[in-house]
Amino acid sequence: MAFSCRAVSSNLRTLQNPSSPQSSPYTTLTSRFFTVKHAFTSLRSNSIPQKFTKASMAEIRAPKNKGNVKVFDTEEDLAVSLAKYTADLSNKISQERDSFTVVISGGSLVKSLRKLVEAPYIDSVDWSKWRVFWVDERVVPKDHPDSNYLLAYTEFLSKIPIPAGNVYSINDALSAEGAADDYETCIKHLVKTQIIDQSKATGFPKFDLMLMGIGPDGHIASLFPGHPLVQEKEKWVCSIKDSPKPPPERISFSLPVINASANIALVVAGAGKATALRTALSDESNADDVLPVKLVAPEGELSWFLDKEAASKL
Ligand SMILES: O=C1O[C@H](COP(=O)(O)O)[C@@H](O)[C@H](O)[C@H]1O
Repeated sequence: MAFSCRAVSSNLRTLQNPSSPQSSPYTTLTSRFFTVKHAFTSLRSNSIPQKFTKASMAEIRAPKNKGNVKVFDTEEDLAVSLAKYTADLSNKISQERDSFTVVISGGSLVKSLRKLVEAPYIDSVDWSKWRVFWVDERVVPKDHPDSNYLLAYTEFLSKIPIPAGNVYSINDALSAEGAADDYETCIKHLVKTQIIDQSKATGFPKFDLMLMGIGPDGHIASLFPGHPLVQEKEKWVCSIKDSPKPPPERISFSLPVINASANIALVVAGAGKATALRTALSDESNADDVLPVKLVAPEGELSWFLDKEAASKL
């Protein structure tokens, strides 16, 4: 079987590195949609038991099937908690299986992974088990500033001792259609060889963890509101040539692949995402123009990591 998506070893070796908001107590959190389950005051309060001082966080009960929603006082607190969540899952799955399959998006998510490459996780995580994939990629050379691979390499992959052959980037020498087909072939091979799990319910690849951001318009991966790609039911990896957000040519996992996941973490920070987040987490539905992020419903667990600006309209 001919495919080329694993050809990243040389890139990993040769790529060059390119070149807090004020906190407020969460006891004041009000929400039209949620019940606050736990509310902790600021990190700086001496009266808080130490076990809660790692991150200032409110856990709120989301509507049915919307998963577990955590709201953090700051993006820094969010990053601390995201690192622990990811490392805990990595440790659990690495003990059970030979591989821990992790899918990442591009964008702001990547910076929110920064605590994972620091102590204690840099030493405690078994990075040799990690297999890294992209939920979407821009069809540009790997050293192009728009490349999701370049961003991940610069901020994350270059800082962890992951075997180069466990990083599955797209073949940037191909067209968008060619790169999508190639990536799908690669993933099919990894499912066949049991490196990636497979959903018994749907037959789609079942990744252990997808770490994704969302766009201010409610897009996830390269699935944009109103675009026909959101309706894809058969393909595992699709191509798009008219992305409303530049660059126009991209590849993306389809929604059924995203929703076959064992765990999805949606990471959302900043006031610019507050409106999309409100729509995503509300029970209201507008059948004509459903936001892609609202369609995220994994077979496994869904977790939301929000900062208070992103959660400001909930
Ligand atoms: O274009 C993209 O945008 C989304 C969101 O990016 P963000 O910077 O607003 O967080 C990202 O998740 C996706 O991977 C990327 O290709």
